[in-house]
Amino acid sequence: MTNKFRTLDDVDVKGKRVLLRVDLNVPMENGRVTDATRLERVAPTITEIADKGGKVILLAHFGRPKGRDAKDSLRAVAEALAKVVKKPVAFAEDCIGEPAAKAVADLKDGDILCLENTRFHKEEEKNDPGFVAELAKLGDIWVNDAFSAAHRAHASTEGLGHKLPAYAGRTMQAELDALEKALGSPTKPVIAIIGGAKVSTKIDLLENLVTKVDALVIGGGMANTFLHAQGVAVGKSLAEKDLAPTALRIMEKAEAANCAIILPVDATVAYHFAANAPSHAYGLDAIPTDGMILDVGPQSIARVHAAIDDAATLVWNGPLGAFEMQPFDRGTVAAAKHAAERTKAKKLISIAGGGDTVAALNQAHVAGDFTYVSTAGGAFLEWMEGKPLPGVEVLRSK
Ligand SMILES: Nc1ncnc2c1ncn2[C@@H]1O[C@H](COP(=O)(O)OP(=O)(O)OP(=O)(O)O)[C@@H](O)[C@H]1O
Ligand SMILES: O=C(O)[C@H](O)COP(=O)(O)O
Repeated sequence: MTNKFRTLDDVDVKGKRVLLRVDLNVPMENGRVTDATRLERVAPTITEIADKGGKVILLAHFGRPKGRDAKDSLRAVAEALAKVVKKPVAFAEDCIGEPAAKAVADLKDGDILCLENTRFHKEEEKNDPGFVAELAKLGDIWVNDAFSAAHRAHASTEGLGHKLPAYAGRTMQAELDALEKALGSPTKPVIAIIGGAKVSTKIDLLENLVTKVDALVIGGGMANTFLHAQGVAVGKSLAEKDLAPTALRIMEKAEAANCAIILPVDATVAYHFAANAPSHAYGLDAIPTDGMILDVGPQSIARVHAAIDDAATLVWNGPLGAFEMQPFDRGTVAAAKHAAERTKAKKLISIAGGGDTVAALNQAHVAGDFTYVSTAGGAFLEWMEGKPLPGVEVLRSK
């Protein structure tokens, strides 16, 4: 896929109001950013535009808010971003209307402003033309540096590309170039590790993914859904039980495509969703009805290691357990360290991506040992499937 689109090399941003779409959807705990990878990755684009005299107006979503809860505000993230870019970052209480217009009007060349969470307006995810028009009033050009949200055809990730002159940011360019290089024609056997909690938005991707990889290791809440589909009593574990038919269909498709599905064979179960909650490893036939599977068990870890040993290329999105809470990080950390060792031994090309997946690799202190770490999760998987990403397609030279 040629990445022919306009970049910052094709525009003089001096004096221009630059609507810069970035992904600031970062892991947070008690109002603090716990992994700043996504901020660090977009910092060069922000700094470049500011240093060239552009007025940087940041657009971003955060979480999946139902209303305007303070926990979903970008204010704390903007403060963290200021530390990363080592420049002041102003903040506007809304991304459209008077608060945004006034904050933009106050900007001088080289200033940086972060607008409030675009998803506080339901029109964002609807890619509502009126909302796009309101956003477009605030800028002269649109730069998309949010590869990790490029699979979303939303107002700020795609709609603006039809209203304003559109350019790719440096992170967008780097992600596409790196993924093309590593996975354009991957060395086989290729295995994927898919975990995490976003079962409903990711499970459909697996249907295609199983036709692209030789083995699919499934962990996290995703695995609980597949285990339930196979009749395993998963107790109070995170699972999308209504997606059991989808899971069974994916397993059938995998068999037809000669893709081995590697599910957990044991589990670490706790009774409370909390760090250091008492836990125990159980076989799948003995999961306590009032227990929650929070990590894969020791036998499953060994199977993941074996799958990694059989692979030449690994792609990974989604942790194998609730890694933020020890000891439920064991499966994820063990797999990450094993993949890192194989990569350092030049026996594996390892690509990982996703907001929490990157955080997990950093928690295991191995992110730097992987061949490439993408900021994207869902977008990375959809890119892998060869699906056109709306936020990328809109950048292609018209
Ligand atoms: N067994 C489990 N039970 C409950 N939560 C789990 C379990 N396994 C993983 N998780 C949770 O999954 C979350 C991460 O899933 P997610 O799919 O968002 O990954 P990601 O890397 O952030 O991908 P993306 O960038 O696409 O969001 C973590 O918060 C982790 O606690
Ligand atoms: O974390 C991500 O994968 C991106 O920020 C997209 O978030 P979403 O899955 O809530 O659209």
